[in-house]
Amino acid sequence: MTSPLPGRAAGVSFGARLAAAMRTHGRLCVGLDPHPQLLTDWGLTQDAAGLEVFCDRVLQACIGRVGVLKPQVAFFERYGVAGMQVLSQVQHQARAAGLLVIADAKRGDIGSTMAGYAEAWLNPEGDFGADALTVSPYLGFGSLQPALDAAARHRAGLFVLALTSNPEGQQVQLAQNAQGVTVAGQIAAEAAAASIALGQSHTAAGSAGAEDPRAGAALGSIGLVVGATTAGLAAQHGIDLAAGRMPLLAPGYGAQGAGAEELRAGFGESYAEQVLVNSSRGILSQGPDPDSLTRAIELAKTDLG
Ligand SMILES: O=C(O)c1cc(=O)[nH]c(=O)n1[C@@H]1O[C@H](COP(=O)(O)O)[C@@H](O)[C@H]1O
Repeated sequence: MTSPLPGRAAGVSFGARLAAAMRTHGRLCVGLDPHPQLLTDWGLTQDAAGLEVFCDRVLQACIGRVGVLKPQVAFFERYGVAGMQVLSQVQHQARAAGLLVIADAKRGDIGSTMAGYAEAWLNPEGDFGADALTVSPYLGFGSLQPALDAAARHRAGLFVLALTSNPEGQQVQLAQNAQGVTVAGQIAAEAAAASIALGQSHTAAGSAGAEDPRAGAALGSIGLVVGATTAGLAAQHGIDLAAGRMPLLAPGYGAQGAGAEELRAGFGESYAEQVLVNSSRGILSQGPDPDSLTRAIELAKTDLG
C-alpha cells in the first residue's frame, strides 16, 4: 500500500491537497447546509441538538466517499453560540477524518478587519480553522490582501466570488470598464496572478508535497466561485478561467437547476481538472436514511464524472 501524501502540517499547499482529494474521490463537494426545513424533514429539532445529529449523519455518509465538505456558516450562526459550537465540532471531525473543509462564510472587509476574519477561518489551530474560505472581492480585490497573506501563512485556500450562481449577481459582476473588461474578468485575472504568486512563494519556501510524485499536478490555492448556472457566461464575456490552474468551485448543481451537461458545456476545457462541484440540498434532501444519502452521493459522483 502506498503511504498517503503528507498533509498540511508538512507544508503541503491547499491546491496540492485539493488536487489529491479530487483524484481520489472525484469532483463532488457536499454542501453542509442544515436548512431549518431539512431539520424538520429529518425529524430533528430546529436547534443545536438537531444540528449536531444532522451534521453527524452527513459526515458519516461523506467519510471515505467525498473529498471536500462545505459547511454553510449561516445555518449554524442562526442558532447562536451553540450552533457555532456544532460548526466547530463538525469541522474538526471532518478534517480529522481526512476531508478538506471549505468554510462558506463569504467574508469581505477592509484591512485589519479582513485580517481578523482570515485568521479566524484559516488558522488550523483555531475553533473554526478550515482548509479554505469563500471570500467576497466586492470591496476591491486588494481588500483581500490580508486573506491572501493568511492563506500563505497557513497553507490554506481562498475561493473568490467571481460569477455567482444567482442571476442578480450579474448586475455587478458583468459590468464593464472603459476597455470592455467585466468586473468578474478583472477579479479572475487578479485571483490568477495571486494564485501563481502564492504557488511561487510556497516553492521558494520548499513546501513538501507539491513535488511529491504521488501529488500529480497541483491546483492553485486561490480559486474562484463560478456558478454551475452561470459558467457559460465566462466564455461569452472573455473571462479566462484556465489561468493559473485555479480551482473553480461551482455551486448551483442540483437544487438550483444546473445539470452535469450544463457544467461541462459551461466550463469547457477547465471542467476536467479544475472544477469542484457543490451540491447541498440535492444530496441532503435524500436523508435522513443513511443508505439513501450515500446513494445520492454516489449517483452525483457518477453523474459529474
Ligand atoms: O459560495 C458559495 O458556495 C455559493 C456561491 C454562489 O454563487 N451560489 C451558491 O449557491 N453558493 C452556496 O452554495 C450552496 C448551494 O446550495 P444548494 O443550492 O442547496 O446546492 C449554498 O450554501 C450557497 O450559499
